[in-house]
Amino acid sequence: MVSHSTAPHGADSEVGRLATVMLHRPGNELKRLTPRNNDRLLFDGIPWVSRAQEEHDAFAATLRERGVEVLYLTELLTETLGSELARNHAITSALSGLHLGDTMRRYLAQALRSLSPEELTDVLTAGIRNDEVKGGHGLVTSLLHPHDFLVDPLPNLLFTRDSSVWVRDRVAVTSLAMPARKRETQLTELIYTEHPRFAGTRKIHGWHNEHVEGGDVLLLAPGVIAVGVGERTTPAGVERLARQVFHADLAHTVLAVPIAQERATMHLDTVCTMVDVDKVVMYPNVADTLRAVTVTLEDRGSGESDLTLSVSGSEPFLVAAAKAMQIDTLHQIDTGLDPVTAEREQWDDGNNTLALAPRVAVAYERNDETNDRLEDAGIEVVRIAGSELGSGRGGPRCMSCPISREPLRVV
Ligand SMILES: NC(=O)NCCC[C@H](N)C(=O)O
Repeated sequence: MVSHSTAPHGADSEVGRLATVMLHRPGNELKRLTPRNNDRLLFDGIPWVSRAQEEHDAFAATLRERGVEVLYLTELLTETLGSELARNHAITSALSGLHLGDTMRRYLAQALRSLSPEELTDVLTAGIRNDEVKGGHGLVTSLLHPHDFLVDPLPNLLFTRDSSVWVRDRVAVTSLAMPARKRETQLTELIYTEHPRFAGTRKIHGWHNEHVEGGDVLLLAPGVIAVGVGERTTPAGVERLARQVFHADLAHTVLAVPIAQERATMHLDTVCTMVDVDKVVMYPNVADTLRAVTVTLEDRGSGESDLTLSVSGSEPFLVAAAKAMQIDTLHQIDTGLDPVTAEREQWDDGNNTLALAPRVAVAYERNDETNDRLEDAGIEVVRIAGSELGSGRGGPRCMSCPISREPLRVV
C-alpha cells in the first residue's frame, strides 16, 4: 500500500506548501495513439513514450526532493480494485454506455472479472482493441476494423488536475466535457469512494450534464474560487459548482471567467496560474481582456437549488479577483513578452505552472522567456523537461492534482 502522509487531505489555495499530489505516470494508454486517432484522443502528436516516462519520472523526483508525497493514480486504482465490490463496479461502469452489442458486452463482463487488479487497471486505462479479445466474436467484431477500440484508451489521464479537484477538505469528482475523457472520472470516483486512504472523504457531486473540469478551477485564496468558462466548463457547470461550494460553506465568492473556446485556451490554467499569494503569471495576450463575473450568496435556502445567488456585472479579472480576495492588487508578473513569443510560450504551457509554495513554481524548461521573467520577479522556477509530455497540451499544473496543501492564512 502507498504510505500515508500525516498531512490532512485538502487545499484552500493554489500556493500553500504542497504536501501530497496525485500524478499519473504515462503508460500503455499512450502507446495506443496513432495518426488516425490522436486528434480524437486530444493529443497533438504521437509522443515518444519511453522519453515521456523519463520526463515524468524526473518531474515526480523533483517533487519528492522538495518534500512532496507523490501518489500515483494507477497504484491507487490497483489497490482499490483489490476489493471485489470495486472490481464489479469498475467493470459495470466501464462497459455501460459503450456501443458494444450484447454479445461482446456479456463476454467482456465475464472476461474482465477474471483479471487481476493490475491487469484490470491496465485494461481500464489502456483500453481494449477489437483484435485483442479472445471471445465474444459476432456481428460487432466482424464489422469493426481489427484495430478499432472496443474500450477507448485514456491517454489524458496524464492530466490528473482535470478529473478531480479538492476544495478545502472535499473532493469534487468533476464532469469532463470531451467524449475522449468522460471515462476518467469513473476511475477517480472509484478511488475516492473505495480506497481506504480516502475513507470518509466528503465529495462534491451532482453534475448531470453541467460540465466542470479541474483545469478551470483556481483556488485564488481561502474562500475565493475562479472558474474558467469556455471549451470545457459550461455556464451551468459553474453555477452548479457555486451552489455546491456556497451550500457547504467552502467559499464565499466564485468568479466566473469567460475564456475563448479554443484549444489553446481550453482551461483557465492554460492562460493563468498563481505563483504567490498575490501574484499570477498570465498570458499577456489575454491580460487586458480577461474579465470576471462575481457570484456570491444572497440568500440561503434549504438546499443547494434553493440558494439565491447574487451575480455582478463583469469586471476586469484582476480587479474582481483582488476585491474578492480582499487585497489591494492581484499582481500579474510582467513578462513583457512580444505577442509572438507570448503566443509560442503559451501554447507550450508557459503559464501553466505548479506552485510548490509561495514564490516557488514548477515550469517547463522550454519556455525560456517566461521563466526568466518569473525569476526576475523573485519567483524560484523549478524547471522540468516536457518535450514529450507537452504533446498532450498540458503543463506541470495540468499534470498534478494537489491532494494536500498547507492551509494559507487569509490575507
Ligand atoms: N488543465 C489542463 O489544461 N489540462 C490539459 C488537458 C489536455 C488534454 N489533452 C485535453 O485536451 O483535455
